[in-house]
Amino acid sequence: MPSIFAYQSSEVDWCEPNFQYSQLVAEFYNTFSNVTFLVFGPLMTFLMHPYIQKRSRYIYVLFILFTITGLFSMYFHMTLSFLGQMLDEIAILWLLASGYSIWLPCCYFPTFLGQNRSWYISLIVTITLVSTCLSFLKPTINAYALNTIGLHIVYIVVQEYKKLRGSCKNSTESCVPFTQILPTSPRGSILCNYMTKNKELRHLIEVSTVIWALAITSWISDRLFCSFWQWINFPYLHGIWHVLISFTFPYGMVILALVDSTYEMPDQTIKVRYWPRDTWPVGLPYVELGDDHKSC
Ligand SMILES: CCCCCCCC/C=C\CCCCCCCC(=O)N[C@@H](CO)[C@H](O)/C=C/CCCCCCCCCCCCC
Ligand SMILES: [Ca+2]
Ligand SMILES: [Zn+2]
Repeated sequence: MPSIFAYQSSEVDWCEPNFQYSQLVAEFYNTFSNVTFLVFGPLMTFLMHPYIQKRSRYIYVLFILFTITGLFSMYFHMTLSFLGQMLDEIAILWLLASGYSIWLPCCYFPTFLGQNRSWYISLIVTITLVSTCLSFLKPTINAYALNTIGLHIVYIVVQEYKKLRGSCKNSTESCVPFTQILPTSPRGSILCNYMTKNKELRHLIEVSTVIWALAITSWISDRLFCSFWQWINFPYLHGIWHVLISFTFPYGMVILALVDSTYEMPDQTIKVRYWPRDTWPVGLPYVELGDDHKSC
């Protein structure tokens, strides 16, 4: 039985041919396409620093785990080792678990927990510990299980999008739709902030859902139709997945921060900005705290 450190000791191998450019790097493009994780993680930490200081320092954990995931993914594609595979998948699992713990609005909690976030976090930690142990039983299904969790995140985001679209209708739902939490204060500027925020939020959700759909299509295509991609001499779809899925992270963080601010920071003005320039057609979204009750 090969060592868990040994090159190609993982049962998983991606479509890109191995050792094409170097004896040290098994999958060259799949390894170096993770560089976006190493850039976006620290950059987002810097850009969102004032927001994180105000909201919760636990959010730093998410950005650190995101960067670590990129490092482990690089190690995995460089070696295709069993250790690399497990580190990559377990880091993703804990990244998603931290995201759920911090961001999931209370209305999505299982009913038996009520609205108690401490109980909910204990449940998430327990499930994640058990899943970490289970992931060693059948490692080939881990990535599919992680993508199923990804599908659930998209489901939540789509639910929030529907609430934004249905903002004119009255609702009797126990989970109050985002745009129905209209301010009771007479200050028109707050209403103005809500409307600007909702428009931004809809745009972010639309863009991120398209990016995620392209990413998951690339991931599945690489897994299922490898012979076709090799036949047309383009076995690089998994590298494209890395770049696209790393873009969903800043989008996901900003979407969840905006949704969360309605519940947790209702009086705080939050602005969506894009790095490097708001005016450029492509950019990384982040949130900036504005002056409270500032008009738009
Ligand atoms: C309310 C919950 C909030 C949770 C927020 C968390 C947001 C996380 C966003 C992105 C994380 C991306 C991590 C990707 C790691 C890629 C490493 C990799 O490629 N590993 C592969 C092997 O090299 C492995 O096969 C991949 C496994 C599947 C990973 C599944 C990740 C799901 C990401 C879901 C993102 C949803 C965004 C929704 C936006 C509308
Ligand atoms: Ca390969
Ligand atoms: Zn990968």
